[in-house]
Amino acid sequence: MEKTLDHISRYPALPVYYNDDIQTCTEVVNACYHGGIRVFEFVNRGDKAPENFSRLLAYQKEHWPDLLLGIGTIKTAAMAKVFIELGARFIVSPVVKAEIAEETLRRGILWVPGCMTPTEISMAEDLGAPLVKLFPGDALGTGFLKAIKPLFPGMRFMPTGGVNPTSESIRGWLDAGVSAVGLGSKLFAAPEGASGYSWLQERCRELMEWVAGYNEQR
Ligand SMILES: O=C[C@H](O)COP(=O)(O)O
Repeated sequence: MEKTLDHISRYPALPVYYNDDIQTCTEVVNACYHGGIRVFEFVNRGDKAPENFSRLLAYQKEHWPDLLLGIGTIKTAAMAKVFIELGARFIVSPVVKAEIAEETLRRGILWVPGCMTPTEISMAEDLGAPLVKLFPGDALGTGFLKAIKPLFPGMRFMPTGGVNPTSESIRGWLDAGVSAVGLGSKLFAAPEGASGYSWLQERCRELMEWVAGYNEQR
């Protein structure tokens, strides 16, 4: 689990994505990977999620060898079990739930529960989560993080939900002390008239080059 946490800290921009269509999923992950993304959260938000996740994992072995592929929107232990058995490297939940903590942590899989209050963060900490998803990140903001961070000196944070994929926005979060940010709809908003995913690869490339420079200066 330490290795997973280290990899996330080294590549702290995580795309968060779902599509029913496996061809689209593959093209999207591929564009992100070639743009420098090395951690990707596919989300359990449709009937095709297990099948598509499994196909992405099969493709990953050959084409994206150093990509850490995890699954989000896991609300029950049973769901966590399904995706861990398929090969998920980490599990993200919108909620804090003991049964998911038990299922993931006993198998040595990183569990990242969603929290929006100090009470929830404290519950997640008691259940053994080393990293929490601050959700919705954009609504809570860096001011919230700065206020609550001293209460949880051992905890790592990953704001997700409405987070802007610009270097200014991510600098604000990293300077405030987060381990990573989750990037959903704003990362995937295509420019007008775009076709294919070269714009996404370029957006990720700019972002990850900026992140590498930021990491070097730390
Ligand atoms: O749980 C994660 C969200 O779906 C990602 O949120 P977003 O699309 O607002 O960035």
